[in-house]
Amino acid sequence: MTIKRKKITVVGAGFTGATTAFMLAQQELGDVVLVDIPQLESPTKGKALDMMESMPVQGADANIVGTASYDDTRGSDVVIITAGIARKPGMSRDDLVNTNASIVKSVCEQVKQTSPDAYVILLSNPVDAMTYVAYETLGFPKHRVIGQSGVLDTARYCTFIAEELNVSVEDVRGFVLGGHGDDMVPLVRYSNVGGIPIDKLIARDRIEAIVQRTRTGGGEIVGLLGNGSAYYAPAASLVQMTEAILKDKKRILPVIALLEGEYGYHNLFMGVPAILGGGGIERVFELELTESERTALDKSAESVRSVIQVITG
Ligand SMILES: NC(=O)c1ccc[n+]([C@@H]2O[C@H](COP(=O)([O-])OP(=O)(O)OC[C@H]3O[C@@H](n4cnc5c(N)ncnc54)[C@H](O)[C@@H]3O)[C@@H](O)[C@H]2O)c1
Ligand SMILES: O=C(O)C[C@H](O)C(=O)O
Repeated sequence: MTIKRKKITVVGAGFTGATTAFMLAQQELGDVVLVDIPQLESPTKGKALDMMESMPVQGADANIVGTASYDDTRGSDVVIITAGIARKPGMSRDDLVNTNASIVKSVCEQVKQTSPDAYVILLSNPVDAMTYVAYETLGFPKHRVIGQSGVLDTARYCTFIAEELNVSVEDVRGFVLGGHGDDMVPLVRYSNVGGIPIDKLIARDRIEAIVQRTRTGGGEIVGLLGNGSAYYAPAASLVQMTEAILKDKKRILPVIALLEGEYGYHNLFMGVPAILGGGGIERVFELELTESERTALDKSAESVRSVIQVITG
């Protein structure tokens, strides 16, 4: 019996795409095809070859190909879309909507033809709206079209909690609901450190500061970098989601999913906790919310809807 390696395509060979491709290969999750526009074909090939040449040093077996042709991506198991422009200081993610909607649409038209059975993970911003654009363009079932925001937002939230208490990040649990914007909803009530609720360990005003820093975590990095946005933590988040699918791990992760009645929302892509496994989004968990959590989630949902309206008119 021949065991074939999984094939993972990463569209967009910029900061997030290249970092993701490298991490996927390091973890031997499959062979990686890195795609960018024809004008950048040579540097894309160069990045892929450079990564490949690090594999003997790292002791990892994975092919990495750089290309501008979707022929090379044919039959991918997972396609990760990072193509698009990133924001600069002073911009919001929503300012990217028109440019990135047309890029994501054109990418998905290719993916639909070349990898009709793939699980597709969206990163391009504003990511809730871009996941909607991808779903509409691909025509794939909803469990195969997944947006990345919550793994990253939760990672930031957990980083700040661990820092506050000077404890291992491994013992911090929590998650962030809602859209990937400044009104996302870190759920304090469902957050704990080694099983101890965080409000037993951290003063109210400090928790509020952590929640606020999480909400603006992307902007904090944009401000520090000066020209571009975060890529290490976003890439790590994409890799965790890809691993959950390819290894059928059935991880419970916050992902952007199509909501059709869950949490009372219809026809809306937004971040919710779900089981991510070999069947993609296998189940969305609906949590009971307090009145203030519900108000915050409604506000976040409204922001996502207003961005989608810019595209749909
Ligand atoms: N959802 C999240 O949590 C999250 C996190 C980080 C970044 N992002 C978003 O991801 C996107 C990429 O960020 P980045 O830092 O990698 O940007 P980047 O500018 O470094 O890379 C983007 C790449 O996409 C390529 N591209 C543009 N049009 C393309 C097309 N039609 N086909 C193939 N490739 C194309 C560009 O040539 C470029 O190489 C941005 O929109 C950013 O806001 C989202
Ligand atoms: O903030 C951005 O523009 C990029 C990304 O969405 C992030 O949260 O880091």
